[in-house]
Amino acid sequence: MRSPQSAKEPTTPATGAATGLELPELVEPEWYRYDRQVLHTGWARMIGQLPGLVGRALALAWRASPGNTAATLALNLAAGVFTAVALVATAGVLDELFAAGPTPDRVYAAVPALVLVASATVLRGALSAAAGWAQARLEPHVEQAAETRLMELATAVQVLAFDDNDFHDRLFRASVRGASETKRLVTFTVDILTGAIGICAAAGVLGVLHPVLLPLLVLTVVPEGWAAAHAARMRYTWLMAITDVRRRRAMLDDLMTSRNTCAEVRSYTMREPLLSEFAAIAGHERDVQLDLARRQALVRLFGDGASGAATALTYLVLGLLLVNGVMPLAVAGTAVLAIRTGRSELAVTLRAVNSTYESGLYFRDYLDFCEHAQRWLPPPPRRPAPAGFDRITVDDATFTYPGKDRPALAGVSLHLDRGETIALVGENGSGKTTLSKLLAGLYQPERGRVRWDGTDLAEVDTHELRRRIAVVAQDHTHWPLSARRNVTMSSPDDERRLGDAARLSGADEVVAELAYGWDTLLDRRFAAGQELSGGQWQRLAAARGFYRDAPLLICDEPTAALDARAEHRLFASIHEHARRTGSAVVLITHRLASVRMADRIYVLDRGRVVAHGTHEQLMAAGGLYAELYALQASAYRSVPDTQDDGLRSA
Ligand SMILES: Nc1ncnc2c1ncn2[C@@H]1O[C@H](COP(=O)(O)OP(=O)(O)OP(=O)(O)O)[C@@H](O)[C@H]1O
Repeated sequence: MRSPQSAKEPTTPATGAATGLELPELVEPEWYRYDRQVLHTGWARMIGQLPGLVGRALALAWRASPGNTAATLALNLAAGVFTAVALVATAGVLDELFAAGPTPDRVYAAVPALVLVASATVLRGALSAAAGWAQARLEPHVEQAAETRLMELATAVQVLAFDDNDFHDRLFRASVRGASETKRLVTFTVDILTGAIGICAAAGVLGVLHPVLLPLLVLTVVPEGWAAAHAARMRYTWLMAITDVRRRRAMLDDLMTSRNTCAEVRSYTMREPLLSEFAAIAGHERDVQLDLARRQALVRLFGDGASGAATALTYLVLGLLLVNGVMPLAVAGTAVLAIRTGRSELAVTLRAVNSTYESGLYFRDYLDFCEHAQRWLPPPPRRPAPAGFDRITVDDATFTYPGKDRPALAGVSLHLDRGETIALVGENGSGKTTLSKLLAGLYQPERGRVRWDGTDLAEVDTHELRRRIAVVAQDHTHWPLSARRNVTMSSPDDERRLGDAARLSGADEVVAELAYGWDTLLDRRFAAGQELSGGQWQRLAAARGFYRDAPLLICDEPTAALDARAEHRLFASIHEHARRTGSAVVLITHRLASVRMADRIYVLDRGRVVAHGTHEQLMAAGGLYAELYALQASAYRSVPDTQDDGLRSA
């Protein structure tokens, strides 16, 4: 188990000894990197990076909500000014109270200054409350702006970006904490600014009262600030050490409470070992927390002691100044107030600096992702997408996935005419799905071209193009939407088309069984939601393809989960759909009996088209296709042969 090292931090308990559930070392999560960085970064470096971070956070806040940003800053500034006014007025009150003369006269003389103190205090309170309100209004704006930007980019980048590990990693980091940290960063930034205004107010007042008081303020706050920061860092280290234990516990939680595992937990009597393991880990976490509480108490004791000693020293110096007549009593009284104000503002500021630095690391991830994602955006289109085609041509296309040495497709050429059905066949990993994604405009070949008549798809508006292509994907999505929306998707509702698509795909039988028909929500997380079987989902996915009514329909393994009757019906429907609508169909399947009807069959092997022709031509040629077909056919023939033998012997 890895965790940020400190000599006394707790380790993960030796798990699995009694239960046999030996959980190996966990993969180090991304955020550990930053947590460790925070722990080992000195104050000087943190403060050095502050201006840049504060500037970027304020720029983001300004873009998200200029009104609330301006209000937050202005109201905090005004509250700081009234803090200074109250302090100066207090000096006036004390001045009058400690002046010579009868007590009633001195009190009367102090009244105007007292009124000023009271007014400044009320105003400062009101302004602080208003500033808090403006800040509370600003935070959701910032959070929304950051998250919306992230989603906009994640949905706009090319599909290929999701095959790139580096992009994935950046997106993960930005979405897990990056976007949410922006709100916290803005809050901490405002805390720093507010604290700085408070410190300036206290320091200004002290400077005016007596020049020796400024160093006294520093003397008072430095030990306390150091102690506060040290205590916070200790807490942080210990929380990090517990994090690993918590992750293990969360894994066990999930195993014991998830719907996916509930059957096997019972079938394989895993309850006892899981509970024992849970008890061991939870017990360790409890002990660590108790130890943390004890150490925190010690640190606080030390912090409070250091603060008390520093304050005592300050008062001693103040006393000496008084005794020696260097400072009048009234000034000393005000100085005590100003020192207290300055000290609490400084403690807040130090904590905010620490938190700003930490949030800033995640915020930088967010900014990095936003910048990096720009490289994955599709290039601006040079022409509109064609409405249809007479012929689709793939010319010598080569395509390599990011990070791969070998191309998934190498020099592939084919053509497909309007109203035709072609089939792509080949063994696992031969490149069929990749080729279908090139045809769907989801990937661009790195060499070669895909054209609709004379138009190169690399130049067209891909968003527009995709409206003209229907894809029944191998790994189709189970959308947490109604059955209707699972078929119509982003197209407008059309009952006639929905009925046709459902009939062709067999989805009509699925919907007939649903409690609310087409309006049934297909996700058990909703109160009235229902779940479908794999084959039922596949029928809906096929209906989705038919409903789109596009000139090109791509079906990638559309029957893998279907029963024999539904499979037969779907293949017949695909041909009927092509005949009726004039759409071109690209069919990918391992069920070779179903591709006999195709106008042309392309056989792929390791990213190359090794043969093409009709079923009869390919069988006559005797290559890979004939071999695979014969293998499948023999599997079907063996049963009747045996039965025949049995009948014969009887
Ligand atoms: N997202 C990806 N990133 C990297 N390599 C990939 C990715 N998807 C597929 N590949 C690789 O590209 C090659 C072609 O894969 P593809 O999915 O196109 O094959 P296929 O013929 O559709 O296979 P199957 O019949 O198993 O569905 C394989 O070597 C595969 O490992």
